[in-house]
Amino acid sequence: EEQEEDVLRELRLFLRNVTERLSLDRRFKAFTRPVDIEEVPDYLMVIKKPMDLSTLLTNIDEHKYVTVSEFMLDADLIWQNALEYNPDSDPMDRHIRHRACALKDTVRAILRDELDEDFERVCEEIKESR
Ligand SMILES: COC(=O)N1C[C@@H]2C[C@@H]3O[C@]2(Cc2nccnc23)C1
Repeated sequence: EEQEEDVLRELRLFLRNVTERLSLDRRFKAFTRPVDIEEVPDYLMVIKKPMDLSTLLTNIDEHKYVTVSEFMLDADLIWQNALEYNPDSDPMDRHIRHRACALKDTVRAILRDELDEDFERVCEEIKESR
C-alpha cells in the first residue's frame, strides 16, 4: 500500500546517500566504475559477479533493493572481488586490498551508526509480504 511505498522511497534515499558518500571518498576511486575489461581482459574469468559503486546507484534507482541486507550483498561484492582479484604481495595488490578492507569497514560503520534496526525490520516485513 502507499505507506509501504513511502518506506521503500526512504530506503532508496538512504542507500543513495550512503553510496554517493562512498563514491566521493578518494580512497575508493578504483571502486567507482566497473573494472575496464579492455584494460583487464581476464577479469571476468576470475570475477563472476562484478560490482561497483555506479552500478549500486543504478540498481537503487531501478528499485532492485527492498531491504538494506539485499543492498549489502551487492556492496560486499565490491571489496570481496578486489580481495579475490588482487591477492599478490606486490605493492599494487596490497594497496587495493587495503582500500577494499577500508570500504568494508566504512560501509559497516555507516550502517551501524545510521541505520535504525526497526526501519530494516519494516523493510524485511515488506519483502516477506511480496
Ligand atoms: C576494483 O579494481 C580492481 O580490482 N582492479 C584490478 C585491475 C588490475 C589493475 O588494477 C585494476 C585495473 C587495472 N587496469 C589496468 C592494468 N592493471 C589494472 C583495478
